[in-house]
Amino acid sequence: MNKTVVFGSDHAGLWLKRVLMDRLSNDRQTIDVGTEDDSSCDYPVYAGRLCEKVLELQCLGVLICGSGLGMSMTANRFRGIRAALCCNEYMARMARKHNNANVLCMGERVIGVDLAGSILDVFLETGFEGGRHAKRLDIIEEIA
Ligand SMILES: O=C(CO)[C@H](O)[C@H](O)[C@H](O)COP(=O)(O)O
Repeated sequence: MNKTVVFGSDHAGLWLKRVLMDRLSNDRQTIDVGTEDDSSCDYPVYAGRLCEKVLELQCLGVLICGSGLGMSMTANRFRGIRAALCCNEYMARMARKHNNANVLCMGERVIGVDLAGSILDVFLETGFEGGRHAKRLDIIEEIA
């Protein structure tokens, strides 16, 4: 998989997105699909841009809004995107190991910056286990 990480946020996730992108900048190539400033904006616009980029590059993405909910709802409308809203490291590990998630969603108004960093690290370091989990993902694809 491409090692680039794509980031997107609305105004409510802008600060955390910037912190996490800075933190990752030595290790990975990053791409920011917006938003660029803290004026009020609509999260589906940025979720859509990010999903298109993740599908084009076949890489992982990170979406941040206030709660993470709107981003995950939007991202999961895109065929080929498996977006996971994670509030702790266990959820991030399982999202990759069992669900092969390719987009991590977090809420800046929900979790602290240190926890968000740890969640991101786990998400990027964990691989998909395959096996029985692959069959289950195929069933999801048939539904969507
Ligand atoms: O999509 C969301 C909620 O499900 C996000 O948390 C948004 O960032 C949030 O709704 C934005 O709220 P605001 O009052 O417009 O800042």
